[in-house]
Amino acid sequence: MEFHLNPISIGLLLLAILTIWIYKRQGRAKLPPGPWHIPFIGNIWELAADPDLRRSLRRLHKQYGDIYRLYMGPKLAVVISGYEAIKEVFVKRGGEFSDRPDSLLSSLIAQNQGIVSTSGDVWKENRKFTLTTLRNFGFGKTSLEEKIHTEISILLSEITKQNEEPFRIQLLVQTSVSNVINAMIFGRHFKHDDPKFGKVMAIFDEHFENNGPNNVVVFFPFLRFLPGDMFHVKKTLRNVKYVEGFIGDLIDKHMENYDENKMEDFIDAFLLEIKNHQDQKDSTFTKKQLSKTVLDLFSAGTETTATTITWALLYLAVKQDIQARVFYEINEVVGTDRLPSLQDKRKLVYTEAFIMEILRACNIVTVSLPHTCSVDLKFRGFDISKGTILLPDIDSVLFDPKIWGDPEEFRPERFIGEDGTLLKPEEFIPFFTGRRNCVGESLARMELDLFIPALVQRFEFLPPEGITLDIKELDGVFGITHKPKPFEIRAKLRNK
Ligand code: HEM
Repeated sequence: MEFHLNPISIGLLLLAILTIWIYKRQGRAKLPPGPWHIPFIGNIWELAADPDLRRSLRRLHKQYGDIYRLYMGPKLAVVISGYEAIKEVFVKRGGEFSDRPDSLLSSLIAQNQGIVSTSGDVWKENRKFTLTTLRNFGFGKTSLEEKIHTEISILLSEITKQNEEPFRIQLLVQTSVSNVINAMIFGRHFKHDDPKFGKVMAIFDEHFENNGPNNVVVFFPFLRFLPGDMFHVKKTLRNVKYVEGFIGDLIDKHMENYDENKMEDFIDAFLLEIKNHQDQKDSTFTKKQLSKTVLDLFSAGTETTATTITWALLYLAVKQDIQARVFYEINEVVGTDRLPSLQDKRKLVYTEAFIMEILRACNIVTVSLPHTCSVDLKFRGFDISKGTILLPDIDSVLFDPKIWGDPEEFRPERFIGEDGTLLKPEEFIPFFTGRRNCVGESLARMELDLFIPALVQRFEFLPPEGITLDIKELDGVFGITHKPKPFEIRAKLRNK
């Protein structure tokens, strides 16, 4: 048989050599256990085949234990499950496991800028600056309460306009929640009917839905060159361009009106930092970094908390007994003449327990954002080579029967101790843990503690007449966040 050296045979030969090299390399390394995989295809079907990501994770965890490997296309990923393993890797050895892996979307969208997708000094410097600056503008402080109350009042009147008819509450909540972080970054509020802002909100929705850990294009970047846009990459890039244009206009306006003696928001503070570092050749404080950081805060600060509140309203509409108990407590502690405040939080034990149970049961970040290590490491006797993708399985902690007893049950009481006070189990990690934990946790908690009681105080949430809302049926959009499918509810004014 003649063997011609054409591009196809050269390609096949290289593929064979690479396969043998990979297997030999793996033969020497002690990898965690995991399912059988096809070279270059990997175990892609293990996470992508089932629309319910949790089911796949639970099956694999049961079969392979707390640490197992999966090949995401040609890339090796190690899933870390269970509280003890997560604590060991991301808290005790957080210094070694806090980088972000390279991925198609992070290189196309973030371009090694911002907070969410960066590693090393760029990430450290930017995260520290962001946390300090946002704290100065009210993060986690009661001074922010007033701004949140303003947004809540607008949301309450927008809901009242629905005249107790069935409506989709998601967009209204998203706009109001977004306006809280907008006040801190842009120093301004956007109207509910602002078309440009509405488009940004729709883009966030689409982006968070399309780009979760089970989007196969992340592992097979060449797929984006296929005709059409099956994997939404072109759409994602168009969307990012639109949002960056929106942010860019706002940054330009800040630059036009810049006054060093009047630091009013995050953009002003970042512009000052750019000025202070202008003589430093390799400074990470650049206009591009500002734009990407704002994109991270604006998108993460909108979508996550809005999704959590949307889940809460769905559960309240379905579980009327729980809603009645939450309302009873709010009525007892706050009454109806003023909005619930952070001062009330201590006394609103059942309401707080309800919010914690929403964060646990709805677990909007099923698998935390991927981490990696920048050098070869060993963990529990396994070799974790530089660049391996580490996937923290938050679901395995928030649904661990050894911790919660009956994790499948929606039961706010699990967070209330025998003495009637709120319990704060260390395994409660919806915002993750360690050095890379959520930057916005204190803001998100303030928003949940103020928005949810205010909504229940004013309205009784009900399913549309003649319709049964089924949580199991509505559960199941797994992207970057875990969302309910679109649904309608009615909001009935309590005191007319
Ligand atoms: C209920 C609401 C929220 C939940 C459940 C949540 C959850 C999370 C989780 C699980 C991570 C990944 C941590 C990791 O990489 O290991 C994260 C990261 C992050 N979150 Fe949140 N988040 C919420 C709200 C917010 C808000 C309001 C902001 C806005 C400031 C925000 C900004 C960020 C940022 C910037 C990161 C990246 C941190 C880093 O890479 O260093 N999040 N969040």
